[in-house]
Amino acid sequence: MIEIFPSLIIELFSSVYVLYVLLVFLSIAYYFSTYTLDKWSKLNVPYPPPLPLFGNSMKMVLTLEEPIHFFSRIYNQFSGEKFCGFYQMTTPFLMLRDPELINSIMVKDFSYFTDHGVDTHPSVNILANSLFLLNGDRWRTMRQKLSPGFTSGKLKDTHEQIKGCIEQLMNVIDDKLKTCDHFELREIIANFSTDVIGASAFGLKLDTIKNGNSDFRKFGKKLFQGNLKQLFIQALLLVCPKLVFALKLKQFPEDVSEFYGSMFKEVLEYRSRNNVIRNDVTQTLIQARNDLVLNNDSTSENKWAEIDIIANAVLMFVAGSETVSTLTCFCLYELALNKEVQDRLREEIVTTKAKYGGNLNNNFLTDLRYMNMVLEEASRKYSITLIILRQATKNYKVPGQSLVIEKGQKIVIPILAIHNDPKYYPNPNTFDPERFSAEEKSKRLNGTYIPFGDGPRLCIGKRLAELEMKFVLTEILSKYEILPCEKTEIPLIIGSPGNIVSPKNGIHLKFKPIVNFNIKVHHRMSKIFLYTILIQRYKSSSLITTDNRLMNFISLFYEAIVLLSTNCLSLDRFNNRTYFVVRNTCNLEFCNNSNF
Ligand code: HEM
Repeated sequence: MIEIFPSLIIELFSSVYVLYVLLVFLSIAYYFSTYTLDKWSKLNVPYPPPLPLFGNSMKMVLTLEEPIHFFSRIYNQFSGEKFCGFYQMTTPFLMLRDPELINSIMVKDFSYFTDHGVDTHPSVNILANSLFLLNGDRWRTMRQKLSPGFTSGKLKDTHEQIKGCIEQLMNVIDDKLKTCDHFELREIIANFSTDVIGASAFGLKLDTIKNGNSDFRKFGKKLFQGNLKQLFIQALLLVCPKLVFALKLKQFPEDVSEFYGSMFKEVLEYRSRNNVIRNDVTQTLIQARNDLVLNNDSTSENKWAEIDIIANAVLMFVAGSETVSTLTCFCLYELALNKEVQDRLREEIVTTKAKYGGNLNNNFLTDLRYMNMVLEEASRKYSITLIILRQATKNYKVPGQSLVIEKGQKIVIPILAIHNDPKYYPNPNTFDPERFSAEEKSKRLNGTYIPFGDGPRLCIGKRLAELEMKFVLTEILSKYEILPCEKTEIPLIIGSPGNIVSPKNGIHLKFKPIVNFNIKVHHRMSKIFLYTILIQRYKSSSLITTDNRLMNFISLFYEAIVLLSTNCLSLDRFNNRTYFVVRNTCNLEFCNNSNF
């Protein structure tokens, strides 16, 4: 008994000790996972009840809920409120719901909200010193340096490069159509826009479309896909960013950062070394490098390094490829499902092309008014970037409210949810470009349409994106009729990997080549005669012979009727003129815009 007693005491003591350590540990863990979670109740801001550590984002962090549903859920939960609070992990975010307040924060009172407020550091994120993530004066300096690369004058010089990539895209589509009349579009268009940004911004010929892939595309995909490790680091950044920086946990897969870093370093060095001067984004970056890195003798606070310029090259590349290709695909999807919109858009393209004698210049692009409406409606319905971020840089009293937004407060503007709110856009699921007619636009509240952001931080690549999309839609719609096929998902299931809104299972569409014949038809007999010739010319290589002309005429006339009844041939009227439209079938040889 005497011998057992001390060992019992020791055991008891040690288990009490363990219990004590455990209790202390749990209390500290509980404190750190909850100490921020009373912010919204203290400020009397409505919010969904949070869980320790996870806040309101547990399902999203565990990948059980897409970000797209997370932000819409919170937005819809507080209808009627001007703003609401929520917690992503332990970080409190203020969500803006009121268009007037959104407009004040993005435009009128921008000086209080100059930052995006994303916690990061160059040791963990190659993009940390890129324009998107820069704050305050450093952002302002870099924006001033990079903006000249995106003026309409500079963008004019990208037309030929974009057209070159479109030509390759058309070849790939034609090749695909030799084996099947439908295919998955997203991959092809993403390859295309990878080549466009490579060519137009960096003078690189990547040939992603031709070869079906390239390292630029491969790593680009990897960047937006993310994996469990990246998701964990993302969550940890919201709880304890300093730990992520101390442990140097990389936000993107290391091979991705290394690839882009070394590629763009090489491009910039090659251009500088060989004195290659072109009127493009790279030239702007080289100028920024000269001004900020090489010829800068300012204080260490204002010092810039080579890596900062590379960060911006990488940003331009990643921001300019995935966004544009995804929106183009959404647009083609809606055009396939809305035949009358597609026909009207094609009519505009044909007449505007004729007006400018086939010269697709800046004036041609500006005149595509209905195209603008279509693109605006697609940008509304599928707001590619899902949310916009801001951070308060000074205390800000919300006009007409008791709330003071404290310095450092992170803010979310849920653009997809606002663009799909029936209060601003009745029947939001309906694709209706008329919402963007001049009359409708003049009635719209500021802050309810912001697919590219607004104010001084407006997307720097907006014009380049619009230019590219207009060119590619012009070419595709001039040559093909886009239709849904058996594999087309209706309604489309969308997700938001890497916070980019995108179709979850790709977009499958049918492409029917079109041949336009600009012939004015005067009377019925010539109509019949022309039918026969057209069919004969485009169905097989044989032509009507002189011997059995009448026989041929009669048989072809019947054939024309068959083709008409199967919708292979039709008459369309544009600008009070009648045009034949022969829709090619798979066994017809495709002919490009023949003037018969
Ligand atoms: C459909 C295509 C695109 C969409 C929907 C889009 C959307 C956006 C949005 C919503 C922002 C945030 C604006 C804000 O905070 O107010 C942004 C910023 C930015 N975008 Fe785009 N973008 C697109 C294409 C491009 C392209 C082609 C480039 C460049 C080549 C680009 C480069 C940037 C950059 C650098 C920023 C950061 C600007 C800054 O913070 O000063 N984007 N974009």
